[in-house]
Amino acid sequence: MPVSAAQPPPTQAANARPEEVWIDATAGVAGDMLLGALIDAGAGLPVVQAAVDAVIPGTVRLSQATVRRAGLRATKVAVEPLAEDHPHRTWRTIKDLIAEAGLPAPVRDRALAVFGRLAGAEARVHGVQVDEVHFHEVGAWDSIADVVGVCAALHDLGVGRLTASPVALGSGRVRAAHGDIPVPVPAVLELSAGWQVLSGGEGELATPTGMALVTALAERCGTLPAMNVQRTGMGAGTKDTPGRANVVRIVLGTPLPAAPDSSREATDVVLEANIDDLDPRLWPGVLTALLADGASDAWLVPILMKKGRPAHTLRVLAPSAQVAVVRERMFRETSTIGVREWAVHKTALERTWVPVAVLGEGTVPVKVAHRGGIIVQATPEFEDVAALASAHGLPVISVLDAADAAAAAQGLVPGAALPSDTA
Ligand SMILES: O=C([S-])c1cc(C(=O)S)c[n+]([C@@H]2O[C@H](COP(=O)(O)O)[C@@H](O)[C@H]2O)c1
Ligand code: NI
Repeated sequence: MPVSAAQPPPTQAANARPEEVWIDATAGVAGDMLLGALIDAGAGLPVVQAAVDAVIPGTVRLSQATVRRAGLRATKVAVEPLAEDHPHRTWRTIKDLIAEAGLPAPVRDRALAVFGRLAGAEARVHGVQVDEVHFHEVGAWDSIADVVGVCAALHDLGVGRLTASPVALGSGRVRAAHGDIPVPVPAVLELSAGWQVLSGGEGELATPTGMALVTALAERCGTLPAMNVQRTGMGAGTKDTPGRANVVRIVLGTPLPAAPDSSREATDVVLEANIDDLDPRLWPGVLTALLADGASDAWLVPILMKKGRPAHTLRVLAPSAQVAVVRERMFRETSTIGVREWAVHKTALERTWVPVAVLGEGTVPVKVAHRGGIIVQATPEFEDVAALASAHGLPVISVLDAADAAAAAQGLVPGAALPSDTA
C-alpha cells in the first residue's frame, strides 16, 4: 500500500556533500533496492533516468513510490520497459554501450567495474569466455538500469568512499533462465568470494546484480564506520515479508576525524610465523599465492631464531575479510605449525587509475594517490609498463621513462590538484 513520505526535510548539515556511504545489506540486496535507497536519501530520479537513457535510449522508464515493508517506510523504484522487444546482450555489447554513452567518468568507471564483475561471475558459472557472457534475464535492460542508475545516483549525491555490511543471501530455490536453481543462486555465490555473508531468511534475498554492486563498489565489509551522519535512505524490494523488512538501508555522512590510535577501528590483520625448515625455493611461490589470495602485502624478514637457527619471519598484511583464506594458505603451503595474528589499523590514501598514452604504442595506467584533492604520488603500474615493453620489443626503462613523462604532461604530479574527471 503506498504511504506518504515520513522523512524530515534535509537540514543544512544534511545538504553538505557526503564523503562516505555505508550500505546495510543485512536483509539482502538487489539492484532496485539499492537504487531505491539512494533515491530515498536524496539522489535525483531525473539525473538517474538521464544516465540510463544515455546508455539504452528510450528503453526503460524509472519511477519511484513510497511503500511499506513489514511496517517500515521505504522507496521502491520500478523499472518498466518502454518496448516489448528485449534482446539478450553480451558483456562485450554492454561494455561498448556504457563506454560510449558520454557518462561522467566516475559513473562510467563504476558501472564498468560492476558489470565487469557480474560478467566475470557469469563466465565462471557457465564456463564461457567473459566477452561472450549473455545476460539472460530479461535481455539485461533492467540490470543496466540498476547498475548505471546506482552509479549515477552515487555521483549525484557526491559520494566518495563506500563500505558495506555482510550480505544476507536467503535460502530455498528460484526459477531463473536456467530452470529451477538453489539459493544462493550460482552467480551470487561466485560474487560472494572475499565477502562476509549471512545465511537464513526465506527466498532469494541477494540477486546477482545487487551482489555485484555491493562487492564491486564497497571497499570494505564491516560495521557502520564512525561518521557524522547526514542522511539515510531505505530502499524496498518487491516482496513484503511480514516480520522481516525487505529493505536495503544506506547511511551517508562525513568520516569522523581520526581517533587516538588506541581507539581506532582495526581494518586489517597481520599474520606471521617464524619458519626455519622450508625449502627456500618455495618462498617466491608462497608470497605470490598469498597476494593472489587477497593479502595487501606479504614479505620475509631474515631472523636468527631459537636454538641459534637462521630462519625467516613470514609476515602477511591482509584485510579482515581475507584472513581465513590467508591463514589457510600459510598452513597449506609452508611448514609452519602455528600462526600469530593481530588486528591493525591501516591508513591508505585514496587512489585512482588514469590511463596515459605511451610512445604511440598503447596506454599504461598511472596509479594516482591523493589526499584532500591534491596528488601525493603518481606512479605508472610497473607490470603494465613491462608488458607493453615486452609486446613491442622495447627496453622497459624507455617505456617507464615515457610513461612518467606522459603522466607529468597530463598534470599528474605530486602537489597538483587531482583532475576533476578522475575524482
Ligand atoms: O542474469 C543474470 S546475471 C543471472 C544469473 C543467475 C545465476 O545464478 S547464473 C541468476 N539470475 C537470476 O535472475 C533473477 C534476476 O537477477 P538480477 O541480478 O538481474 O536481479 C534473479 O532471480 C537471479 O537469481 C540472473
Ligand atoms: Ni547465469
